[in-house]
Amino acid sequence: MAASHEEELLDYSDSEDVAVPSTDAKAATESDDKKGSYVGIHSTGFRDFLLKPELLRAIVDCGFEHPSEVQQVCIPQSILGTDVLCQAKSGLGKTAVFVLSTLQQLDPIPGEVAVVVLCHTRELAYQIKNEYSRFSKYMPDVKTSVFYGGIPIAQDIEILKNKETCPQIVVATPGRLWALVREKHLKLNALKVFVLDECDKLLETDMRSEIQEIFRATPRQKQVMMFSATLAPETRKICKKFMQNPLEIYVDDETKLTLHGLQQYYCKIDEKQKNRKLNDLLDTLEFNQVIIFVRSTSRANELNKLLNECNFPSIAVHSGIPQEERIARYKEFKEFSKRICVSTDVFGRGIDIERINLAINYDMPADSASYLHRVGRAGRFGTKGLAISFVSSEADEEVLKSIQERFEVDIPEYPEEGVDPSSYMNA
Ligand SMILES: Nc1ncnc2c1ncn2[C@@H]1O[C@H](COP(=O)(O)OP(=O)(O)OP(=O)(O)O)[C@@H](O)[C@H]1O
Repeated sequence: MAASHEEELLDYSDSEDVAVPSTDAKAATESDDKKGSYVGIHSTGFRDFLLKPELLRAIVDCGFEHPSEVQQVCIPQSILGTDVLCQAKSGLGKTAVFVLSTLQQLDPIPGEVAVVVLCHTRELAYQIKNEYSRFSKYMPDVKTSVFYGGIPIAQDIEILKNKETCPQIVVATPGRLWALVREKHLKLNALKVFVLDECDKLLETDMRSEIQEIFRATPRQKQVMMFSATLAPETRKICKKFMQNPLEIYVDDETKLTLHGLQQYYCKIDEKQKNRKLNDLLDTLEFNQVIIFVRSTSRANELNKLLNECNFPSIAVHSGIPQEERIARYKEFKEFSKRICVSTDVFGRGIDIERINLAINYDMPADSASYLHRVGRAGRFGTKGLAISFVSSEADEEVLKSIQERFEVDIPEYPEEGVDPSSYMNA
């Protein structure tokens, strides 16, 4: 029990990324990113990967018709057990790469944890667990559990100590997983695959030391896979220290990481004008769901309160909210019960909400990597979207400049007359 104490205090999800430009070559060619447009370009189907029939059935049920480019390139390699370091644009299906390839390779043994997936926020862990549930629906012997801080560790220990409930696949955040491993509630001596999603975020922050400790508790012989949309050269070096002769797959090079279907603008505005501008935008723009990013938990609370007072029913998500409530709000937003979400960087990466087609940076992010991940919450899987960033200080202008340089993208000022909804609304 003592083990849980320290990690309960840790929540990295409101902190920022560190961005460093990268120049590595890409492993595959560009594709047209429109949803469903993979047919003409790639002849490969999921069947060609020779996956287990029960996996193929689940893939059909999930409505996946054709593998995306990152899936085409990575799945055939990953299912052979090769270590994989993969960078590919936001929203184009990196999750299914490791979910499908780990399920394909898994031979479930009761009481033995064979796969560990680590990610940086609790909501992302929860989301990935649900992806495992979707894809393993015809694999009755496969059990997946999710472990993260902010809830009593006793319930995780209970699941692990019973052979009937002990999962073969564990999705977790590093603090809670390390607590479980350190106190010997979770044994990793039979581990076959170790996955880091959003690996740059995991390895560039304090979470790295916990990941190293967890890694030391695993057998030498295992597959390691790491994924992110942003992988600076320095980070790649760190990632490779955990791997043996990894296959490095950079589907999109640095300058091509922005999403084709996403229109991006900025508004030059005083801090004091932000609320009025936001109000106007929410009034005039058409959107399915919108995510509004702010820089701190207190600003998230204040803005959320204000929006509700102005008859914009929104929810706020940040690390200051009790964990169960956080997951409840994630579900509410994902299930479309709420259309407006104010968030810190807790939802800045990985979170996949299909109907978000508008992302607003009420506060500009601290760096270009954070920007790329944040705006990638809109326009997922080749759909259209709109991103608007409020620029109110010299520091914001610097960040805007660095984004345009790093990703070779022109971000114009938001036009006074607004933008044509057909350019960012999906038909
Ligand atoms: N082959 C496919 N066909 C149809 N939809 C897909 C396919 N692959 C993935 N998707 C869907 O695309 C969405 C985005 O996928 P995912 O969340 O894995 O992206 P990602 O690459 O991990 O993005 P990020 O870098 O933002 O975390 C999900 O809703 C997923 O279900």
